[in-house]
Amino acid sequence: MSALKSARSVALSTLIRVLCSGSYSNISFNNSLREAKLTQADQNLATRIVYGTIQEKIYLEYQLHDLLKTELKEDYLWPLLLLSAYQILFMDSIPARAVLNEANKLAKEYGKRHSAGFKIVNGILRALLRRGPILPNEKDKTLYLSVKESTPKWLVQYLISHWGEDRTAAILASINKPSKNTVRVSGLADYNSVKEELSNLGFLPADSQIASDELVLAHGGIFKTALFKQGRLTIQDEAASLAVSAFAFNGNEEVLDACSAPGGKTVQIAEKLKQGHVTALDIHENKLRLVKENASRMHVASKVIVKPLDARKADQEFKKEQFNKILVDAPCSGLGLIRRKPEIRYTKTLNDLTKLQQIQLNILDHVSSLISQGGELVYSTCTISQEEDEDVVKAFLKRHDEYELQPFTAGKLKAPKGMLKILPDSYGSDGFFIAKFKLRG
Ligand SMILES: C[S@@+](CC[C@H](N)C(=O)[O-])C[C@H]1O[C@@H](n2cnc3c(N)ncnc32)[C@H](O)[C@@H]1O
Repeated sequence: MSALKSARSVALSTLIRVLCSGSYSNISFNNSLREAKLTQADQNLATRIVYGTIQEKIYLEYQLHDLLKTELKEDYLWPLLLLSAYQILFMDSIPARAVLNEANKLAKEYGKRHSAGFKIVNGILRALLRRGPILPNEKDKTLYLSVKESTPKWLVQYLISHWGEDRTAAILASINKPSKNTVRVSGLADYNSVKEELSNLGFLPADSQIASDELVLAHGGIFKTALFKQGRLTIQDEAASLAVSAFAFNGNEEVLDACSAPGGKTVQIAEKLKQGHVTALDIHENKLRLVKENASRMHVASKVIVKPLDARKADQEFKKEQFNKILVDAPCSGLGLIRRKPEIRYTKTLNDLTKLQQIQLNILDHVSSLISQGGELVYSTCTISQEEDEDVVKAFLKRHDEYELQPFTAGKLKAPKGMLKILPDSYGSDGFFIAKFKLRG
């Protein structure tokens, strides 16, 4: 089996599981990779094909749809056509001839004996090459953007209704660009010396536009370095890191991190504490292992107490006013993460936004009595939906008139009204939302 073929074979088996059985791409892909033992170059190729094909699924389906003249009877055929079309239309470095050859081999490998699959695939891909890519008429802006940026129509409509057509086009174009490689330098390490070491290693670090302790790297692979293993930096998105920066720490606080796993923000909080602790909750006990691992790699384990708990029961577990600071980094639709997790766009629905809103409000309700006088409550999400962001804030304030929004500065950004919304095209970070509350004096 040639190296190239096995990379594509891994990609195809992953896509069959994701597209035909609804498996998560990262879990399926990691399982396939483990079994295949590919070289680094082949892993990179398989990764690009899997995530690129998922990202561009709607666009690719539109390209192939008219060319289908017969019903596809075997499960592997549609994923194979999609991944081959992806290579033809998005990967200039691979000659079309090579894509066709590899598609033929895969059709023979995955098809039933005497299957005509390889002929069908060959015919459709050749027709695609002859015709070239197509787009719907721009007059129907929703359909046009849906296909061009491979995003479901409901989501395009949703974005247009909130931000208008031009901004929606910019947001969608931005989420289809590769995500940045960003790291947060530990608060216990020296920013400048970490930056210098990163330079020496060829990562070309640049200061983040928005976060004071984040660096943007020229490429990935940081987790293999001693800097990462020694816990002098961690992988974290620039916008996500701002939630913890919104607090004003004195270093002697008891902090509750109500939804903590995998612990990116727990660790960040713990780095700010000289004497206090951060109690890290998560409803999923198994995920707390990641919080512990992160805390120990980043040298803050002695400051972190993990506890499996549904945050909606936090007021049964802790005393009133027990915490000086509370972070609710809530479970959400993740619409701000689409650049890094391409399938989110296909799995979420409008309905999810309102369902999640109830959970988010419930969590806030049940932690709100745990804040001490003069304390701070930060609510954050990695989504950009109004239902999960501004509407939650509004509903929370309506139910809790003891609270008000508090202006804050987070990293290099200011939120004079107590809320900060970062759209994915503003700085090329994740889309993110932060609101800060304090008890009325
Ligand atoms: C956005 S993630 C948190 C990310 C984390 N703060 C970080 O920075 O690494 C939301 C987390 O909330 C957890 N979760 C969901 N519902 C919860 C609940 N009712 N109580 C506590 N945790 C919950 C999920 O398991 C998930 O790990």
